[in-house]
Amino acid sequence: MKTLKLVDCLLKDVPRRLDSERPEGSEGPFVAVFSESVSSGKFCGLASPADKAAHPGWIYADLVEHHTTHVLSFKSSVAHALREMDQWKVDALPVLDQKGGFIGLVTRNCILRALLQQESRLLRETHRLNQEIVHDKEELASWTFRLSSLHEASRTLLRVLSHTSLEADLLQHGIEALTQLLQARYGAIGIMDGKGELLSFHHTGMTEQQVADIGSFPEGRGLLGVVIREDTVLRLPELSRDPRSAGFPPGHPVMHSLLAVPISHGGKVGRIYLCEKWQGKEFIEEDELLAKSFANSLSMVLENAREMREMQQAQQHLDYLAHFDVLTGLPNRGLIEDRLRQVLANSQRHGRKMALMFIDLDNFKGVNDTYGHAAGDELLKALAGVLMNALREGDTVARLGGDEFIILLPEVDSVQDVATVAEKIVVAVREPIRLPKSDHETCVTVSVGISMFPEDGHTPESLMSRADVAMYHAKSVGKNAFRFFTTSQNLAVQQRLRLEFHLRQALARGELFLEYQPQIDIQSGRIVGFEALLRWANEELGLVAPLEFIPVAEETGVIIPIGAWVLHRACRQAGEWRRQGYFLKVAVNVSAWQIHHDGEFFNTLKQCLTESGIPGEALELEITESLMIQKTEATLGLLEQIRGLGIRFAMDDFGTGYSSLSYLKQLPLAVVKIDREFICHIIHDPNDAAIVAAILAMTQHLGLRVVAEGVETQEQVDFLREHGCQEVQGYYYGPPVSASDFAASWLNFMLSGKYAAEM
Ligand SMILES: Nc1nc2c(ncn2[C@@H]2O[C@H](COP(=O)(O)O[C@H]3[C@@H](O)[C@H](n4cnc5c(=O)[nH]c(N)nc54)O[C@@H]3COP(=O)(O)O)[C@@H](O)[C@H]2O)c(=O)[nH]1
Repeated sequence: MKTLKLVDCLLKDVPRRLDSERPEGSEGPFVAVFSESVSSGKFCGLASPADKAAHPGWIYADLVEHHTTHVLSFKSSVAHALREMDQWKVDALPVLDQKGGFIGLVTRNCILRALLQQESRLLRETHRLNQEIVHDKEELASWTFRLSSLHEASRTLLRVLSHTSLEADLLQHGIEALTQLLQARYGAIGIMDGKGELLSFHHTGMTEQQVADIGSFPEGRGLLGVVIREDTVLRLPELSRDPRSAGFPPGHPVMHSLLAVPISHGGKVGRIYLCEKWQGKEFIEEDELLAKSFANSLSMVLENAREMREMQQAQQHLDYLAHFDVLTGLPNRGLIEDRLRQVLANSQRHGRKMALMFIDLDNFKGVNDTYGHAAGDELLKALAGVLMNALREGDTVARLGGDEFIILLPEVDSVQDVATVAEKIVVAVREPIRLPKSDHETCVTVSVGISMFPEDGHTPESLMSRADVAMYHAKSVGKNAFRFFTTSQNLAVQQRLRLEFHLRQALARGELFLEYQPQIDIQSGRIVGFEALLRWANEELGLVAPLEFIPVAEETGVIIPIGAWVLHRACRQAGEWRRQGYFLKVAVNVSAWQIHHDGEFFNTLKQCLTESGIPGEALELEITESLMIQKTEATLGLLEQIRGLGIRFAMDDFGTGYSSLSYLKQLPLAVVKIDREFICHIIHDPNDAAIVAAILAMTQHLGLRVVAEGVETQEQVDFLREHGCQEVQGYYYGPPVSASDFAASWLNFMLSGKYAAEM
């Protein structure tokens, strides 16, 4: 407010008179006196009421002349004027301009009034300013709060960004934060592609039902559809008055105020829209600014997320290219070498075998030349699939380049296992391969070279190069084959293949036969039964030991027909001898494979009993612990069913393997056969003697019968008899022999009553 000036305090309407005039009776308090003219004449002085009262007959010239008239300059301050009045002891003073012209009169009262007026103006102004300050303070507090909320919301977005690069999460968090920040009831973000197709729609405050009612975008209903489609800022105080608001579906949330701002997002367009500000308020310009600022933050965050995603994808793609073959999608040389190193380290640590196969297509060039490179590529892809299908989980197939592949078998038990896989691959590749894109069908073969750890090398390099050498060997013997690096391995595999080949025909060719070995009750010295043992005599291979051919029969599945044949044959023999009056039980070895995989096993047994006429009690099936590896409810159920026929089970080779006592409880066993490995040492090895004595004591308590196998000496017989063993089998009494020899040796004894025991 400006300072009070003298001119602001002038007394209005001071009468002006010529010096030649005479005052009239009741004329006003002070009179300004001029010579010549009252408007433009010279100011002569001020005539006061006291002057006029003291000299009633005087004219104005006399009145102003008889005392000094003090004057004030128009520049004087109010304070100066008051001081002058005090000094001259007057209540009024004229005010003159710089040329001495009369401007007006100033009195103490005038000054006082002017001062009072100014004070009251000042008070009013101060009050107004106070109110403004309070309002501004409130505004400031509100904006500080909203800015910190904006800041917090942006920070939340960044936090979300650090945990997820998922655009959907970011958009959802974004719209929730902004809706809260701008105190709106409903909020939504729609993102569209360049063609105006809505890519995503995130909302808050609305139910899914409401969203469904709104309908699909961008055609969507009402103003929301408009907002989503148009790239404009829209701020409406009363939505219902806007012509564009028509078309909201029934059930749409009530909306009055609306604020919509565009949001740019990686070349796509999007809209943020907020409706229904709290407490029926409208969105103000500052809300719009906040929304735009927030939209910018959100755009940046989304942009960041997109860049991060693209970088990750690029990185993943680079990683993929570094480790995988683009054509087939198989691991490449780098990755397989890495994996080979790991597998080798593992195999070394755990003392396990592993195998590496080097595979080369035999006639790839021909395919390329005949059908073109596109067909060649198709073939390589198809081949990758064939190889993968031939392998187990845990094995790795990789493409080295061209038509070369590598297969890594990290855990193998034997050369034979590896040969089986190699054979499977050679056979699988030989099948015609269809190339749909090139519309061809082609037949190819592969040559496979195999190196094994530890036999052929301890480093990835040595194993690779030896598998490579072996592969050339496979090529040199006519391709379409596999070869091991080591000759002995190749020989072993060839022998095995030869054995397998002949074994498959052994039954049909009548090369199989049984031998029988007696089982003796050593307490009474009488023969109680016999074990039927399978024999195979082949023209080319000679007499093949069961331990050699039975595992092959099991691996190839041939054990099922062979096992059935043994059962029929042994039971028939027992039946024949029974009919001749020799009531002996017959023990037959049964492979776990038969029990697990021969769906006809139970029926075969029933048939054998019926055909031979022997009771189930006369048949004993010798099983081994290996049966328990695949123990299932079904297996145990089958054993119980078999036991229901009267047939008994004997646990063969007891003492080897795990000899888990729990097996004795779980299986429906009647007999335990102590393995000959223990029996042969019982006289000289106190440990074996103790083990056998313990087995005998334990089985007696469990109510199981015991047969000691491989008894060869009188001392062994004595030891076993002393320790309560009931039955023995072994060369001491007699080796396995043909049926006729058995009859000649044993059945005659029975007739003489020496060894006979009736069942
Ligand atoms: N699944 C089938 N397995 C069968 C069948 N036939 C035999 N086998 C299994 O082959 C294993 C070896 O049998 P084999 O070579 O016949 O040996 C048996 C006897 O000859 C031998 N034996 C007997 N007495 C003595 C002896 O005093 N000393 C000694 N060194 N060997 C002796 O022991 C074998 C008896 O076998 P088992 O009682 O079954 O353990 C053999 O383990 C059979 O499992 C078949 O048809 N199916």
